[in-house]
Amino acid sequence: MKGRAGSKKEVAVGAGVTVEVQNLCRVFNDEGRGEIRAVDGVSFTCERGEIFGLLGANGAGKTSTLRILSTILQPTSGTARVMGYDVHSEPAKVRASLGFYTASTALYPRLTARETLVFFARINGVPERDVKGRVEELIESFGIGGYAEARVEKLSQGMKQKVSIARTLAHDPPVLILDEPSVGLDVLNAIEMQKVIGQLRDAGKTVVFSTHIMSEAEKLCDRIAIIHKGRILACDTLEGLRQSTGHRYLEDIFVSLVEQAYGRI
Ligand SMILES: Nc1ncnc2c1ncn2[C@@H]1O[C@H](COP(=O)(O)OP(=O)(O)OP(=O)(O)O)[C@@H](O)[C@H]1O
Repeated sequence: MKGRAGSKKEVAVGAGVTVEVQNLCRVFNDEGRGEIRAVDGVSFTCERGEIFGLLGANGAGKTSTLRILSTILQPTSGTARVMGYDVHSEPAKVRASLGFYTASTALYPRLTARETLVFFARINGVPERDVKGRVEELIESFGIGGYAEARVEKLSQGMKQKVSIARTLAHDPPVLILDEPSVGLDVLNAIEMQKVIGQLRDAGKTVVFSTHIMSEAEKLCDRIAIIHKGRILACDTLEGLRQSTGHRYLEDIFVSLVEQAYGRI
C-alpha cells in the first residue's frame, strides 16, 4: 500500500459493485423526541477501488447508515448488500467482507501494537500459518514498525488510530467502512490518515467513510453523497456537484443543496 496517496484512480472504477444500498430506512422511537427517521430512504452503490464519502452535519444519519452496513444496526426497511451479501439475512458473510472502524473502536491498552494485530487476525479467522505474514504486511504498509513493540496505552492518538484501522484490515476485507476516521486527530495526523485511506483505495479496496469536514471530502472522495436529515440530497463526483449546483466550493454546494431541500438555514 505504500506509495502515492493523494492522487486518484489507480484501480479502474467499474471493476465491480461492492456495496449496494437501496431505499434504506431506520426509525428510532425515542422517549423524549418521538419518532426519529435517522435514515430515510437512502440509496447508493460503491465500486471496487473507490472512496465514497458520506458528508453531513451532526445528526444527518451518517453513523446509522454505516452501522447498518456493518450489521451492527438493523434497518427498519430497505436493503443493504456488501459483496453481494445481505446485511439482514447473511450478516456473518457481510462481516467477513468488511472492516469497520469508528473512533470508539476499542483497543486493549496492555497489548503491543503487534500483539493487537495478531489477536485481531486470529479472531477474524486468518489461518494460523498466515497470521505472522499478514501482521508484517500491515505493520509495513501502515508504517507501524517504529512502535510495533510498544503497548497501545503508550501510543499517541494518531498512532492508536492507525493501529485501529490496521486491525480492522487484519482479514484483508475488500470493503472498509470508516466512521469519522480523522476525528480527534491534529492536522498532521489527519493528513497521515488521509494518506492511509488513499493507499487503501489504490490497493483496490472500497472505502466508505463519513465526515463532516468539507475539505477532507473534497480532497479524498471519488464520489460524495451529501446527506441531511437522513436523506441523500445529491451524490456525484466533486466536479459533477459543481456543475449541477453552480458552486465551486463544497461548503457552498452543501448549503445550496440543504436550502433547496429545506429552505434557508
Ligand atoms: N439509538 C438511538 N436512539 C434514538 N435516536 C438515535 C439513536 N441513534 C441515532 N439517533 C438519532 O438519529 C439521528 C441520526 O444520528 P446519526 O448518529 O446516524 O447521525 P450522524 O450523521 O452520524 O451524526 P454525528 O456526526 O453527530 O455522529 C440523530 O437525530 C440521532 O440523535
